[in-house]
Amino acid sequence: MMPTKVSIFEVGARDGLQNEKAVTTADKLLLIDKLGAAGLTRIEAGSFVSPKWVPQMADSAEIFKRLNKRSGVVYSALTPNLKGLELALDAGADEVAIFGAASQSFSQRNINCSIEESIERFIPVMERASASNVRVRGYVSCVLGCPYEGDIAVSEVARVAEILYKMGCYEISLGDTIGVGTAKNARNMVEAVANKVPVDKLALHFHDTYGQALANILACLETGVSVIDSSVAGLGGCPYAKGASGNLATEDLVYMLHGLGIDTGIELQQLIDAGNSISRAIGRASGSKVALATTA
Ligand SMILES: CC(C)(COP(=O)([O-])OP(=O)([O-])OC[C@H]1O[C@@H](n2cnc3c(N)ncnc32)[C@H](O)[C@@H]1OP(=O)([O-])[O-])[C@@H](O)C(=O)NCCC(=O)NCCSC(=O)C[C@@](C)(O)CC(=O)[O-]
Repeated sequence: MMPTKVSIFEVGARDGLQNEKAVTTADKLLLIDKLGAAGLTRIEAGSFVSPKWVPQMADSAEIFKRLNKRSGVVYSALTPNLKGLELALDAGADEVAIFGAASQSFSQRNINCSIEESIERFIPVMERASASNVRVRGYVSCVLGCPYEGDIAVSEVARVAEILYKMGCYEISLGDTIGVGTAKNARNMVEAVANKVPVDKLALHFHDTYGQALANILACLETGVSVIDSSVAGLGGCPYAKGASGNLATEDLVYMLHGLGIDTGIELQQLIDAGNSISRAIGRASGSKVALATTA
């Protein structure tokens, strides 16, 4: 049954901007503020990863220290290891996320270790976050395909998702990192994972590289999932997945959900303004069809 309410987890300022060169800290802060003003209550604002690996996120501490914290909004950060977690806590992140993968090759290229080694690294992150009363989200990348290995077994996706959930992640976000999934296999994958992790603890994180993300989300909403990650203006991609385009644009997601009578708490026009403003700042057309249509 379709949910009546969907919680949108906005990843544009992190997943989106990690792939954009030369975005100023001021532009990032303005974007994050506009997203909060548009009604987003879950905003991923940066990541505490090696600046040698992802220089675009090197100003994350400054972002967290300077952002205009709105009441009722949770500002979160990616933290691949204990060092990242400590930096995130120090900068005042409300919530953090560990990120693993269902593909060994992607894990190696993205975080420089195997899936098993990543789980070992996550244990002290979970312990330290729990001691600080900070919630941890878990990502699984490559749930519908890997840029290096091709097809990924759904059993492997379910296995990694279950490990992260049992470690204490409050929610598991299932990433179609390269956007290759189609509606039927996306739904099958979510159903397989839901046998191991309660469906109300799952989120969808679908990149739109092949233009399938909205269709895939619609198919998966029928399984009962009610948390969706998206990126304003369709910003982004993953630096370790060549050719991956951005996540589904939040504007397009909100338009579809409102059309279905599903509540998001988001004011669409303000969201479009936020997306158009960052698109202007990075000198590109918005990746949202809804923004392009309404701004034409
Ligand atoms: C994970 C590491 C750090 C391992 O990298 P490593 O080289 O194996 O780590 P290390 O522990 O050997 O440390 C090497 C150097 O990095 C530093 N370092 C170590 N950790 C940190 C840290 N947390 N923050 C800042 N600096 C750090 C550390 O201090 C040291 O500095 P040096 O002594 O050489 O000057 C590295 O591989 C990395 O940063 N990878 C980047 C991963 C990334 O950000 N990928 C993009 C995000 S994931 C994604 O987009 C997918 C997702 C989530 O959206 C879902 C989907 O769509 O699928």
